[in-house]
Amino acid sequence: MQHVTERERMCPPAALDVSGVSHSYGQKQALTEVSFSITPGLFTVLLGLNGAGKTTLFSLISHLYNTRHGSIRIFGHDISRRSGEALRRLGIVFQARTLDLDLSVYQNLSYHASLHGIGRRAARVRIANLLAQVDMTNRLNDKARSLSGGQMRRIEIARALLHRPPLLLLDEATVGLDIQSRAEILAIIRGLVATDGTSVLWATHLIDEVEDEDQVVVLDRGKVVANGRVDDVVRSAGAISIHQAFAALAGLVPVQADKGSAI
Ligand SMILES: Nc1ncnc2c1ncn2[C@@H]1O[C@H](COP(=O)(O)OP(=O)(O)OP(=O)(O)O)[C@@H](O)[C@H]1O
Repeated sequence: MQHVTERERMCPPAALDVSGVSHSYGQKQALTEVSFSITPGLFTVLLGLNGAGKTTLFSLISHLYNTRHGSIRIFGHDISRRSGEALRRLGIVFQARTLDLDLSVYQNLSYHASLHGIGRRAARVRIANLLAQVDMTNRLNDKARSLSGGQMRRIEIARALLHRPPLLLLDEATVGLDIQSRAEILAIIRGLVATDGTSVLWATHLIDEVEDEDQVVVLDRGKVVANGRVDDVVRSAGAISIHQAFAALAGLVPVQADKGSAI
């Protein structure tokens, strides 16, 4: 059982705390002193254009890369010093597709469950529940290869939730999907926040995926240029909408809001 200190009871840790994180690839500085934190149980959008540093940040949070500069904590557990405790609380859906195409949906999920030490019977129940949650029950025995892009994403989301992580990260989860699949995936994830209290960090460059009540962290060329509730970010940028605020923060000419979609 997890020991909870008096201090933690009084002041629960952030779901994710990123503090002073920098990262470079040789001479290329990808992230510079990135700091922000995510309040448990909220939907937070990490908004940034291509190349802003979203995937690099996700690679550091998931401990794919070592954090050499700064610190990252997941529910108070430092990813470098207590990586097991930290990663147990993290589910992640990467931008690149990661299902084994030659395995069935069930095989993809049960293999991942065993990596997390979930027994076969418990895994079977959990897989059935999660497939119902992402509306994919009828594809249990189908090869991953036979699924559409949106259906593969649903399976990747189910897989990321198998070990019941309280924090879920998704990197450009709707890229390449049609408008209906995008909306459905977003609705599934927003539903997790509303019903299960899951904390979500949703990385995207698509401004129309942001809703008024969301928290937003705007990343531009490796730096956090805005962070807070949507209305606070809009106000502090001197803008009238999040479209306009993002365009100003990223140094772009805004697109017309009624044309929707990406900047
Ligand atoms: N392996 C690498 N080697 C060198 N530079 C890299 C590498 N990976 C990323 N970069 C650079 O680091 C910066 C941040 O890239 P990153 O992929 O993190 O951004 P992103 O916001 O995820 O963009 P996208 O949405 O296009 O994936 C970019 O300038 C990119 O060219």
